[in-house]
Amino acid sequence: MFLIVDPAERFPIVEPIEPGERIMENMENVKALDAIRFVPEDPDYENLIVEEHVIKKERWPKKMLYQAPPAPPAPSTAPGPSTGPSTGPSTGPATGGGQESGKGRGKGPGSGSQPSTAPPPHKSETELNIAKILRFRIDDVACEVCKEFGDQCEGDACYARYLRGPVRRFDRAVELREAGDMGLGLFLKDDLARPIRRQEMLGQYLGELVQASGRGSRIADYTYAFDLGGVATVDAREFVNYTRFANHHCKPNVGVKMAMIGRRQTILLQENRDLYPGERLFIHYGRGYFEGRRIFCLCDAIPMPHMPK
Ligand SMILES: C[S@@+](CC[C@H](N)C(=O)[O-])C[C@H]1O[C@@H](n2cnc3c(N)ncnc32)[C@H](O)[C@@H]1O
Repeated sequence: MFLIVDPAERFPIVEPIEPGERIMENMENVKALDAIRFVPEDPDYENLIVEEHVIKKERWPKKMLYQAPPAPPAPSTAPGPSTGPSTGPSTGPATGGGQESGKGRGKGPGSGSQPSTAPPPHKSETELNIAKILRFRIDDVACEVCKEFGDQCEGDACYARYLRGPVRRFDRAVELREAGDMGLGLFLKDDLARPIRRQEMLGQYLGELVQASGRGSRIADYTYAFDLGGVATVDAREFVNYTRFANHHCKPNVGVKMAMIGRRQTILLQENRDLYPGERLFIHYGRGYFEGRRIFCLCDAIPMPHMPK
C-alpha cells in the first residue's frame, strides 16, 4: 500500500471509541490494524470491530466512527455492562511473531490470557471472503495519506494524472483461483470483453507502509512484503488488493515499477504485453525473495524447482 502511514504521527487525537464499537472500514490507520478483526458472521460483512483487549482509543480519528448498532444481548455469563478485560497492556502492536501469512491477528503477544468469552479464533484469509480482500481500492487507502497532507493527490484522479488517462479498475477484471503448489493465483476472468492492453496499468501493490527495520516485528512474515528500496516495506498482509495474489514467474507477463504518484511512493504493476482473458498474471519477485524465504521457484520457465535469476 502504497501508503498507509503510521497515524500515530499523522492523526489528531479526536475522540475515544469504546471496546466492541464498530468502525468503518476506512483504512486510514495502521495502529488500528492491531485492534480490529473481521467479523465474518456479520450479515453485511462490511464492518470491522474493535478488539476489546488491544484498543488504542485515542488514536482513532473521529471520521472513522459511525453509530454502532445496538449490541446483541450478551450471553448470561457476562457479569456486567462494562465488559471484561480491557485491562491489558493496550498496545501489542506487533503481530504474533512468526505467524504464517493468512493467520489472523489479535492473538499475539500482548493479548494476554483471555477469559472464556474471548472472541472466536480468527480465520485465515482464504477462509474469509476473498471478494472482500479484493475490494480495497486506491481511494480507500492509499490517498488518505495525501489528503491528510493537503496536497494535490485525489486518489484515482491523481493516479489518472500519472497515467495521463482514465483509470480502469481491474479489480473487476481479475479473479483468484487455486494455482497448485503456489497457492492462490491471480487470473484475468475468462469472460473479459477485451484484452488488457500493454499500456494500461494493472494496479498498485497496496499494503501498509512499514519501516523496513526498527519496528521489525511488525513484519513477522515476509510473504506479502514488498521492499521499497530498503527504506520501507509495503506489507500486504491485511490491507491489500488483488495485486497481492500475483505469483512469481521467471518470465512474467506483468512488470513491476516504482513511481511517485503525488507524494506517494507506489509500486505499480504494468503489463509487459497485452493480456488475454483467462491468463494467469505473474510478476517477478526477485531472487532475494526466494533466498530470503528459502523456497524454490516452481514456475515453468525452466525446469522446476529452481532459483530465479
Ligand atoms: C505474494 S504471495 C502470492 C499469493 C499466494 N499464492 C497466495 O496464495 O496468497 C507469495 C507466495 O506465493 C507462493 N508463490 C508465488 N509464486 C511462486 C513460485 N513461482 N514458486 C513457488 N511459490 C510461489 C509462495 O508461497 C509465496 O510465498
